[in-house]
Amino acid sequence: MADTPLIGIIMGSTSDWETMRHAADILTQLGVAHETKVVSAHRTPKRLYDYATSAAGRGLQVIIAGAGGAAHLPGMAASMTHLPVLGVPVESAALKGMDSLYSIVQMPGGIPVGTLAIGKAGAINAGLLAASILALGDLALSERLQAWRTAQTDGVATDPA
Ligand SMILES: Nc1c(C(=O)O)ncn1[C@@H]1O[C@H](COP(=O)(O)O)[C@@H](O)[C@H]1O
Repeated sequence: MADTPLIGIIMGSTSDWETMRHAADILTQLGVAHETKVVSAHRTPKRLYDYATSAAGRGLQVIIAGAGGAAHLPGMAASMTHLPVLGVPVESAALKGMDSLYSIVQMPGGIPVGTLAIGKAGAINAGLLAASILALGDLALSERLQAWRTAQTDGVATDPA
């Protein structure tokens, strides 16, 4: 996307992309400039430090962070930026994402991470929530978001089959 990114989507591994692409898809649908990066608190700590400490200065307004297993990425990102951080627990093979969820949601008071549902639904909702945060100060985006929600409502069938 050519515009300066307003939302950063980071994830612990390329293996998380299958989940996190749904956040990116939503933002693309809503016309919100965003970037996607692989950043790991465990495997690339300096990359995370550089990313989180430079995020606000680069113009990002919200960070979406997805990780699985011992998912320290969202919390560590939140510890190094005042931007809102939305955490997506990626579904792990061993524990079905319960490990990811507990790792992300139980932050100590003072460093919030807005934690979404495990997996695809969480990624979709992270994208929508990030857009709605931006829409507080962007009327055109607010109207696109409301249109998206109306279209979703209109697309719900009345009959099950
Ligand atoms: N939870 C984290 C962090 C982190 O929190 O920094 N870095 C990688 N990971 C996670 O490890 C899982 C397996 O990664 P691989 O598939 O690369 O082995 C991924 O879900 C990733 O988010």
